[in-house]
Amino acid sequence: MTLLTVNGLHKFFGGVVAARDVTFTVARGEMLAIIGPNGAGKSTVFNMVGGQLKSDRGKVLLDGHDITYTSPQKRFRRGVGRTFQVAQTFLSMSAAENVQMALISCNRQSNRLWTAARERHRDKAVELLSRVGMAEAADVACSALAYGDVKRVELAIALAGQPKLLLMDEPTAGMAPRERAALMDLTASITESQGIGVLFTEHDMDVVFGHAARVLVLLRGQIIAAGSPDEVRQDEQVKRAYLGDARALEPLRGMSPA
Ligand SMILES: Nc1ncnc2c1ncn2[C@@H]1O[C@H](COP(=O)(O)OP(=O)(O)OP(=O)(O)O)[C@@H](O)[C@H]1O
Repeated sequence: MTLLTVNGLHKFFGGVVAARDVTFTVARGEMLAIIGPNGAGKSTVFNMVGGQLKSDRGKVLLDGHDITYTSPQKRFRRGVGRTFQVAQTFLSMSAAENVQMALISCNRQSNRLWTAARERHRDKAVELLSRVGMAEAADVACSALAYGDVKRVELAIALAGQPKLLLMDEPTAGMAPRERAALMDLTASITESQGIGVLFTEHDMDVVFGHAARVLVLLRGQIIAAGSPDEVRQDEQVKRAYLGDARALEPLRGMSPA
């Protein structure tokens, strides 16, 4: 069932066409990767879906509702969650406190009363942390956690907003290869079981071909291919787009694509 519909998005920066007639859908529980060489338009499309960037033309629909002109805050409240390339946690606060802050914010409660609110949403926060395998680190400051664990906490923070659609900007950037696969496996199992659609950008082709159900390839602002990881990897236009970096499309030995 379609969750996100992106229809004919255009974005121009002066003479540069950053996105041209970009059209695609994301279904509930589906993980869709957007890839493309540097400057292809990935961030532009991503930010137009998140609402950080206004499109010059086209429409974005979430669950059938037109959100093209909706602010990022309102999109968030309608169910568009987001994680960032660099984890956005408060390092001096514990994992649980970070998730509690997100829950307080999602419930539109003031965090001026933070001292008094230390116990607010505590149980829910620990439950969210347990979903990402981090319940035992609930009281550990994020500054003391390994980076892969901070990314798990960030996933719990994103889930606190009860997203329908999760936008993940280079989710595994800065992580070791084994941690990357673990984070993406975790993301896939949670989002699939909860029917959350995921749209992610990623430079690591093992992550893309190992975890995306479908892949969208951008080149100079246009979609040049879309399909299963295997279909996209075999596409001649895609191979040409990555020419000079052809091995970027090869899976690591021993890793099978989804
Ligand atoms: N704010 C801006 N002002 C002017 N040009 C921009 C702006 N943002 C992006 N561009 C241009 O639009 C095109 C697409 O950029 P975009 O950042 O979306 O690509 P990308 O695929 O995310 O690249 P990368 O992989 O390097 O992050 C590029 O030519 C870029 O220089």
